[in-house]
Order: sequence, then structure tokens, then C-alpha cells
Amino acid sequence: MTISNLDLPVQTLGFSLGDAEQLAGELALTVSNALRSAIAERGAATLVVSGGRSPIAFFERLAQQELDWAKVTVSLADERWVPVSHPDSNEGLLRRHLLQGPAAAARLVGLYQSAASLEQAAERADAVLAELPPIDVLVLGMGEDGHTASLFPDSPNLQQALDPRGTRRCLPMQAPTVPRQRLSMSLSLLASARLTLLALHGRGKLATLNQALAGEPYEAMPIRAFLARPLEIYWCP
Ligand SMILES: O=C(O)[C@H](O)[C@@H](O)[C@H](O)[C@H](O)COP(=O)(O)O
Repeated sequence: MTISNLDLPVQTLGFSLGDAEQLAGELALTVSNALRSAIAERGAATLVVSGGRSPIAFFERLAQQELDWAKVTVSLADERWVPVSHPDSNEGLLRRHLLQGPAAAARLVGLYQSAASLEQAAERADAVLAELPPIDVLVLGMGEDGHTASLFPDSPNLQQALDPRGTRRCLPMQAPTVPRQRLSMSLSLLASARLTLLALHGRGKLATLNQALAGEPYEAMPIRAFLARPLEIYWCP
């Protein structure tokens, strides 16, 4: 069950799953259990997820879980600065694959804002996120360059976004691939989550994780900022 050949920090749990279907199922169970506990303890739950290509199966499995979805708020760790109707929109992905059936009763707090510039959109998203309730569960992904959310190595604003005491909730970021213009939650907001899970598919990402564990500067591989905190990693080949 544990990920072999990886020297994980003590505060990190690593689970190795057989394939993408199993990973999606396990992740959906862990997330729904945590949301259910939050609802039982505090009357409501907040989930923040990542976009990209790999979370589709997880979203679909999570949508099938028995939950009081009307008490769940869902938001995004990051967004591509494209309208929600664009095929690259993370909010569009969420709407198509998670907020379906009973899960459509969840409240969605999206990051996309139409504005004159990316900077202005990020300021507007920052104001919207001021109303986001405390995050119960955060699900991150990671790119093979060590980015997570849209915290990309070499992006302008990265240092500000990685400041653990920073007060900005959302910042404009630049990705090396299209769509380049991104909005990302900052480390200070993401790291406030009660439970953080990292979902990784493929041997390439395991190699990236190893490299991240072996080095220091957060700016070179922003995922490192999360490896230094309590984290559960779900991996499949
Ligand atoms: O909008 C995005 O692209 C994401 O939120 C991003 O941070 C993603 O999690 C990683 O790039 C991994 O993406 P995959 O899981 O699709 O490889």
C-alpha cells in the first residue's frame, strides 16, 4: 500500500493504488468521509479541488457519494483565465463532472472573473475568496515541473504567492503552457486546509516527487511547500 522507493517525511502518508480507477475511488472515499465529518461537527463543509486532466474520474466518483451536498461549498485551487464555457476552464470541468445529480446542490465559488486584465481578475477573485469558509479538504495535483495549483516555477508573483504569512488569497500567475494566464490560490490560503491530499498519476510524477523531496528551494518546485506539511499522497502508475 505504501509507495516504495520513496523517502517520505514523517508527516506524510503515501498510498500506492493499482490504477487510475482505484485511485479515483479511494480519493473519493477519503474526501467524502472528511466532508461528512465536517458537516457532522460544524454543520457545513468546504472542499477545494484542482483542475487539469487527471481528476475527472475522481470528480465522477465523488459525485456518487452519499453526502448532504447542499451543505458543501466547492472551490478551485486554481483556474485558467478563460471563460467558464471554454474547454480549458477548470470551473467548466467541475460543472460537467462533479456538480451533477445530487452534487449539483453544492455551492460553487469559482475563481474566474471577467476583467480588463489578469491582475484585476485576480483582485476580484481575491475579494470573492474572502467569503470562502475555512477549507476542510484540499485536493492538489502536480505537474512534472513541480508546480501545484498554478504556482509555477519562474512565474511572476511566485515569491508573494509562496509567502506563508502573505495576506493575498488569489494572485495572477503565468504558466509555461497554454492557457498561460492563470489565477491561483496562494500558499497561505491553500495551507489553511484541515486535510490536504495530493493525487499523482504515472511514474514521471513519482520521479518529480522524488526530486522535490531531495531538494530545497520552494521556488524551484513549489510542491515542496506542501511536502513540508502534513499531507496524504495517492499515487498510481
Ligand atoms: O489547472 C490546472 O492545470 C491544475 O489545477 C494543475 O495544478 C494540475 O493539478 C496539474 O497541472 C496536474 O495536472 P494533471 O493532473 O492533469 O496532470
